[in-house]
Amino acid sequence: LPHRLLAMAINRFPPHFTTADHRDRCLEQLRSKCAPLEKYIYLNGLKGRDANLFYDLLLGNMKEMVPILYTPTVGEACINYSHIWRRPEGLYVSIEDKGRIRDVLSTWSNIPDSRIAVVTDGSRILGLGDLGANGLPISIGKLDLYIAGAGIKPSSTVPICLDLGTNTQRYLDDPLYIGIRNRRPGPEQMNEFMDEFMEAMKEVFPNLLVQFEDFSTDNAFKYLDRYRDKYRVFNDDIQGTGSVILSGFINAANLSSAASGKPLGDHRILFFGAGSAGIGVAKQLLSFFTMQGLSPEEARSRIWTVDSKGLITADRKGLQEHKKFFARTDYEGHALTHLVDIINYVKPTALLGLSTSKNAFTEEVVKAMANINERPIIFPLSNPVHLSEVDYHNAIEWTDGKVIFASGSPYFPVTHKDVTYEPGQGNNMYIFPGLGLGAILSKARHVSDAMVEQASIALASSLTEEEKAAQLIYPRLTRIRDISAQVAFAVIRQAQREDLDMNGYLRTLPDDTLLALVHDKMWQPPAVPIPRL
Ligand SMILES: NC(=O)C1=CN([C@@H]2O[C@H](COP(=O)(O)OP(=O)(O)OC[C@H]3O[C@@H](n4cnc5c(N)ncnc54)[C@H](O)[C@@H]3O)[C@@H](O)[C@H]2O)C=CC1
Ligand SMILES: CC(=O)C(=O)O
Ligand SMILES: [Mg+2]
Repeated sequence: LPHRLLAMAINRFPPHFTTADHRDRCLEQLRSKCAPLEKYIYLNGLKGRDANLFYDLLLGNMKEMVPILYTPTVGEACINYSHIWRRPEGLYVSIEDKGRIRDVLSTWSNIPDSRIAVVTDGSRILGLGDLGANGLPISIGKLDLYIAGAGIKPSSTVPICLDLGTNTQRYLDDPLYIGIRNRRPGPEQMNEFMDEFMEAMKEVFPNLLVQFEDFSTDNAFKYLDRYRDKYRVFNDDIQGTGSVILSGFINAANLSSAASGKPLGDHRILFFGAGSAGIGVAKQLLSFFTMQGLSPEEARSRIWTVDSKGLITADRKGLQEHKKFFARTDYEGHALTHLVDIINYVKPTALLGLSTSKNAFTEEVVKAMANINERPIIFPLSNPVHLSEVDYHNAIEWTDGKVIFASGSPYFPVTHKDVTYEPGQGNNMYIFPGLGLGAILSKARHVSDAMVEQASIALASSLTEEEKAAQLIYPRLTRIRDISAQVAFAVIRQAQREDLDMNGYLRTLPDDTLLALVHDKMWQPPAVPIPRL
């Protein structure tokens, strides 16, 4: 029974109670709270009391509620989770469960219904570092977007936090910390744990798609490689982010080239930050250049990467494995460490930040980009918003409104010299709900690179005429279900082309019928009648 009806058995509803009034009442209560974290706690409580009403409100108020349930506020919720914790939600699997992980997973309440798990080990939550067992809200937030954005049934979602310990001393010292009080294990012990976990997941949840989220960079690459051909799994930070930024970049490059008259194949991209997200996006952007007819080697030559030590060159000693692919072999001279010097050397058309380095795109940096480009592409993609490489109003002011902008976390529109500019949000939330839905409906055995790429192209093509006229590079969030349906459709067709699908029925459907079916499959919060005794 819904909570509301259970409560009825003891306490009667007031004489004048309507669902419509109650929706307004909940919005009023939400809006009466000033601090974003208080709003998060309120919404979390509402979800516990009446999940259908919670999702109904979310669907009707995406622009207002997504920044609370997801970035930036979910970051604050994670940091403080041990202190704001109210009730069990999601599934913790701890290193102490090693040897009996199957039994732990079997305690989940909705096994036959389960379709999508978001799994984090809490080791790199957004740009906030190792939050240990406090990382669970990121899995919950991502799954709320699956539910609202792609119409996955709430009972089909499984939020998981792997508690392997934490290296963050303040949590180990915190008496209220909800995780185990160990430092993280070495690679061998973690591999054994992950192998047992993934095998147990397949046994207990045979129909599940696993989304890896916010693993620290080395482990993000390692476990994607280790499991992608064995299980139905993808990594959101590497593949989801790559896909969403390819999409935004396609639209941004078209706007920029229209202003400069330069061919699309002439773009040059500078990545500031070379972790799982930076390198994941850089690899995905190779296909932007190959789509323009460049060879894979020419495509690679259009991308430069920078980390905390400066421009990444192949001659640097002790270079981490994931940085080698884009390390430059054509730079000779002293190490370039200053971003403005790097910009003046590379002459990029686009500067993408995935560095967690707040305000790294200073006025000097932004103006250097504006000096060499009619319309510079600047994407500060680090989350949450307080780690953004540049704030929107500064990017607009310093480029006199010329910038083509997308950020990882949301910004409000900005008015400059009487013109109002709308920012884009380059966040994987535009991709993973539709990618997951497509993989689930097609019963894809694996999530292939081509499925990820098709998701990206579908998103890039989803702009309406009105959105194009407003020079947006991502569609408006209020259309997320429509967009997720288009993304899912493209993913299903690609799974079929690669013979990865196990749902042969979808192959028989013409395009418009398949798209309609995807829409039909989306869950809607049911209206629960108010009992009158
Ligand atoms: N917009 C989106 O959809 C997504 C955004 N992100 C964000 O990307 C950021 C990075 O994530 P990861 O790659 O996983 O982290 P990471 O910690 O593995 O990588 C950070 C990179 O930035 C570099 N860096 C750090 N400080 C720097 C500085 N001062 N100057 C130059 N480089 C510096 C580091 O050397 C490293 O290469 C996070 O804030 C995360 O929230 C991640 C996934 C999706
Ligand atoms: C958006 C996201 O996945 C991140 O910042 O890690
Ligand atoms: Mg992430």
